[in-house]
Amino acid sequence: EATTGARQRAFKRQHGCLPPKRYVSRVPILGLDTMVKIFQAFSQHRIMDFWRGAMTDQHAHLMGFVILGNELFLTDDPENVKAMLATQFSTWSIGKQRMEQMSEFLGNGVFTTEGAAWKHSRDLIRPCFEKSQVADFSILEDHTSQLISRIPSDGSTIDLQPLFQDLALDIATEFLFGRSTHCLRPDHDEDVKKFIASFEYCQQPQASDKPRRFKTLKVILSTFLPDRALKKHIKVVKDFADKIIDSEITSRSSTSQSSSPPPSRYVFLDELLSQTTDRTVLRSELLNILLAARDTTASLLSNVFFSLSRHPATLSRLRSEITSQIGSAQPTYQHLKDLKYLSAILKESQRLYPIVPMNSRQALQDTTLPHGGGPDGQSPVFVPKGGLVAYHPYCMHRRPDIYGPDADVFEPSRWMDNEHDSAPLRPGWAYLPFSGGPRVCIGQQFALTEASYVVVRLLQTFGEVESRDSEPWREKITVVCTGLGGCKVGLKKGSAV
Ligand code: HEM
Repeated sequence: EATTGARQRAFKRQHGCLPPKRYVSRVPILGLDTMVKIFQAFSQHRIMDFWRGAMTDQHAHLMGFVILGNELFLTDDPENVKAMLATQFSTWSIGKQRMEQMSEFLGNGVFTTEGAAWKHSRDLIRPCFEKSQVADFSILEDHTSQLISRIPSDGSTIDLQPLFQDLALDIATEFLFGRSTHCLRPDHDEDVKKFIASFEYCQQPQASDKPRRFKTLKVILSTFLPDRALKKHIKVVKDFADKIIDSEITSRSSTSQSSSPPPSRYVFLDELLSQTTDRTVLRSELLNILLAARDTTASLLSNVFFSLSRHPATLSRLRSEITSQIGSAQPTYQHLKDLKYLSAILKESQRLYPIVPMNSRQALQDTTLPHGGGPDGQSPVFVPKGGLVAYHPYCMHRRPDIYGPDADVFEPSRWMDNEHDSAPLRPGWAYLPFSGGPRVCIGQQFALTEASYVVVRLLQTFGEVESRDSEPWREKITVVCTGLGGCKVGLKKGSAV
């Protein structure tokens, strides 16, 4: 019988694979110096540019990194990403590490499973995202007006980022569970506060934006040492979700006894309850979606206002679009669809600041990626079973050969027909804010509708949006990526619209 090595050599020959370019470590095989550089870049909030620099330095769109004897791959080649996410979907796992780490606090749900279990979850939640549900604007209106009441209108400085997080949580919980956390209300529950703190902790225990001594060392240690506080926080998260579920089960049974008509609005939890009353299943699906829904949409809004406050011409063109198409009316679904420039702004924000800037997949069997092998990078590359491939929307979205020499510049008009020098942008797999293939973000429409609605309402209310922060945008990576400095602005009431 052939040895693993002989089998792999034959496989490589058969598929015409050539070796990829490799990151050069001063300590080959172990790659300890590379590890330190990675941890340093991470704790200094510049890991994205570290990866990007590593690839551009070698003119590579796929690279091998050898760390502790294992080879990891890094790619910003759209064809490779398409292979993993779509054309060879069943060959790639979301990775043992993600499933283990995330399911510890989220349980098994759509985000943390694969294969048949994932398909079951995905089928279960799909109806929730149908267009008719997304277009229920009363929820958006209620919570957005609550948000507006929390923003000072005299131009004093406010960081919108935490408010957007509260908003996204309030909207997501109402949409998914039929009741809101109402954390934008000044008198909201202590339980809600505790839940939020614990939910945040569980997502990335080592993340902190406070300057700390020995930060790199602490990040390294926290990767290897057990975290006792984590257990406590997981319990807070689970108890909070169970409480909502239990009270929904109780109110459901009392509703059916009193034979009142079922609520007309689709509530995710109600729908789930008609299929299972297993608390663990209910809680897991609930938390999986909550994780996917909250910080993502909040980061998008925060990044959009960050950019709008620094690009007065963009802001003013957006205001004109809103004035001419909606005026001061409450936006409808059709209105939002017609706001082409707003849509270009949301796209451009996600191009430069993708909320999931890097992700990874793990090979379930010996396989290949189409590009990255050989000196010109045009040959396939061999990836052994268990091989980990990180793919980087952040780097793809800033490739000058795809987006032009101004790839680093915020320029929404590049997404408008007939406005940019080159042909209209159709980047395909080179633009991936919501991922692609069977696991494409199921909440994409929901997120874009919510974000558009909030932008319009805020600009209809506030005539002035001024940046109060001169720092450049820097990454803060938890499960998602958001701006480290938040979104500090001064807003003034008045109809500039
Ligand atoms: C701007 C906002 C959002 C962005 C950028 C975003 C991005 C993404 C990305 C990149 C993935 C793929 C992750 C992977 O495969 O590893 C994903 C998956 C997912 N998203 Fe979103 N998302 C956003 C908002 C939402 C919202 C609002 C919801 C729900 C209300 C949602 C629900 C989900 C779910 C359930 C998955 C898992 C899908 C699956 O694995 O089958 N997302 N999202």
